[in-house]
Amino acid sequence: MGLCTSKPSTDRSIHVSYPPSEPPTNAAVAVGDGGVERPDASSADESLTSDDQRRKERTELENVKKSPFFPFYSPSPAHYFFSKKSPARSPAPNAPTGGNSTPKRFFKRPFPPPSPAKHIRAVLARRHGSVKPNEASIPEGSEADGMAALDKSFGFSKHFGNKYELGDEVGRGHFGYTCAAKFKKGELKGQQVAVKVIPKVKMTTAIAIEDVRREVKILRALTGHNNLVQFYDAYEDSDNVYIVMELCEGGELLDRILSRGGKYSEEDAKTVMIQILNVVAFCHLQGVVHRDLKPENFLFTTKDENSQLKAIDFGLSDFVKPDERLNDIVGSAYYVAPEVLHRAYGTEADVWSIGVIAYILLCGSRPFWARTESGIFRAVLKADPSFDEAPWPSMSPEARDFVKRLLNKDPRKRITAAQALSHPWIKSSNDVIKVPLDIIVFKLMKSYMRSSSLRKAALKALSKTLTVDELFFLKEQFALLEPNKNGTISLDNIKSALMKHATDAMKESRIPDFLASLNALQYRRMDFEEFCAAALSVHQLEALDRWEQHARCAYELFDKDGNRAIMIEELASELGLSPSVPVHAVLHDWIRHTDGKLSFLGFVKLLHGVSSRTFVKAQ
Ligand SMILES: Nc1ncnc2c1ncn2[C@@H]1O[C@H](COP(=O)(O)OP(=O)(O)OP(=O)(O)O)[C@@H](O)[C@H]1O
Ligand SMILES: [Ca+2]
Ligand SMILES: [Ca+2]
Repeated sequence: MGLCTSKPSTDRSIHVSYPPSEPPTNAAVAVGDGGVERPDASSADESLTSDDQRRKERTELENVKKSPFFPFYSPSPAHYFFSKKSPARSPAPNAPTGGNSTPKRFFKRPFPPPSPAKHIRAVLARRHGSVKPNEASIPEGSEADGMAALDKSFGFSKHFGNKYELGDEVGRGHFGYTCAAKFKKGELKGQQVAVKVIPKVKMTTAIAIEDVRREVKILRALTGHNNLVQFYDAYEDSDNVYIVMELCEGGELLDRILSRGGKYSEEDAKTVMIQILNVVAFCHLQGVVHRDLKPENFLFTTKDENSQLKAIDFGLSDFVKPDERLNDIVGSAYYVAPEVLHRAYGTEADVWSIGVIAYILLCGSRPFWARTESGIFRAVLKADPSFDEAPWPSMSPEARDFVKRLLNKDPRKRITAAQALSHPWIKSSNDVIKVPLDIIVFKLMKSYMRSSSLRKAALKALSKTLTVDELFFLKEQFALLEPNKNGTISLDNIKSALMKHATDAMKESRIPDFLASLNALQYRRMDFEEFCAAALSVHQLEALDRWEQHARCAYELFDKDGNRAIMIEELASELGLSPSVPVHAVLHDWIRHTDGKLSFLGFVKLLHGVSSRTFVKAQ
């Protein structure tokens, strides 16, 4: 765990690639010096990505101008040397003089350095190339050489200069800088905007160009959420791409956390969390995963204490279909979810990052702390964050439960952003909370619709054991789907509820296609009782301390109502086991010897049945 008391000198994301033979899963802690500020803009690189072409291109790029270090990471003395020697970025017009626009600050190191592991240094060297200080400068002409082959035309409007007058730099990132700007003429003359300027000379790979194209596409598609920076337009000329958006004048969330000495009261943390969860739930419903959620990527609109928070920087975001898993290792080390490191993830990865932000907001420390990137990864994969040290014991049990449920290492057990908004800790806030529609409901309904009547009966029994808190989310979702309040929902209701919230992003992430899997609902309606059975997540319930109790209680209900004599072969097929598996030996325990009905073990297996079958099919 690392105490979060200061901010490194710049804010940006990096892309680190891992050869398939070297997933970071086995990463160990490497030696590091600690206590030094974040590397400067030209050398640091904090977001990660895989994918063959991407890997190749990025590795080449990284060898030339990136270091393996992440934000918040305390670089070794060698790296410090390296970053001081790094070439300065080309300054923005009107950039404040005196080097970096963000002052350098320092992190305290609360724990002794972890033990060195030489082989990890070797892995890092292989991954990033052995960068000597003087290799940090980009060789003259190297970018220009590669540029000839790359198509850097985006089809954006060409008249940025006619319309806007660039003002002072307000922020800086890995690929570009952000300036305030004003409309030159027309009705909006004098009105301020923010312009993220991305120099084309920095787009040295096809992937980098594609990232900019996608950033604009996503910003353009995701419109209409109060907690999302408003996009106005994108322009280009031969030198730059210009992303014009609303100007947020209140600074980054990270700065506010730091100015409060790292800690927020529970009530203040809730206000921040509600806004983050709302915008992320919105993105997820649209089929967009942000992939770089961290306090630097949330800005306040004004300097006011109660200012609205806006999500920015969709530079690493992507569209994800409801059933799809992404495999790029992308993100920022302290915030990266375990399944991202395992290269199979979806929108749940963003929720993990929100969990890290929540942990930092509430206690001022990072939940997964090490002095190297690989050490952080190992902590993310293996370590449980501490809730024993101050101030956690004095916090409400709901706050601890909330953070734990966001930081569940199993993405299937982790709650979603919309579910987090119905968590008792958030519900107890003074703010008014509207729980948004959650795509997980449709995913679970799809699995339910494909289940046998035996499994449906098991799920129904389980749904009867839900507590008031657990039912709250389902009630809210049902209400969103049931406009006529007649107690039942149809496929049309689901379609229109989705369309009501649709943006252009939904088409890209194929959410309408996904609805076809609920076609069975075309011929009938579903009441709330059945909806609870259909939309509950067995995995999420399993994560609860009281799961055993839930399951026992559900089994008793099922035994009374739905249990019946069952053949081992039937159970095998129910669970999607291939006939070639010697099922008798395995399944024997799952059938009650006295009457041939399902045993408790068999019942629990059955509850998971369809998901394991889908999993087997997907392999
Ligand atoms: N709309 C805005 N209003 C005010 N400042 C902004 C705005 N958008 C971005 N900034 C500032 O510019 C910084 C860099 O922007 P952004 O994070 O989008 O760039 P980036 O190059 O993608 O960065 P990274 O290196 O994190 O990937 C932000 O951290 C913020 O301080
Ligand atoms: Ca950023
Ligand atoms: Ca970015």
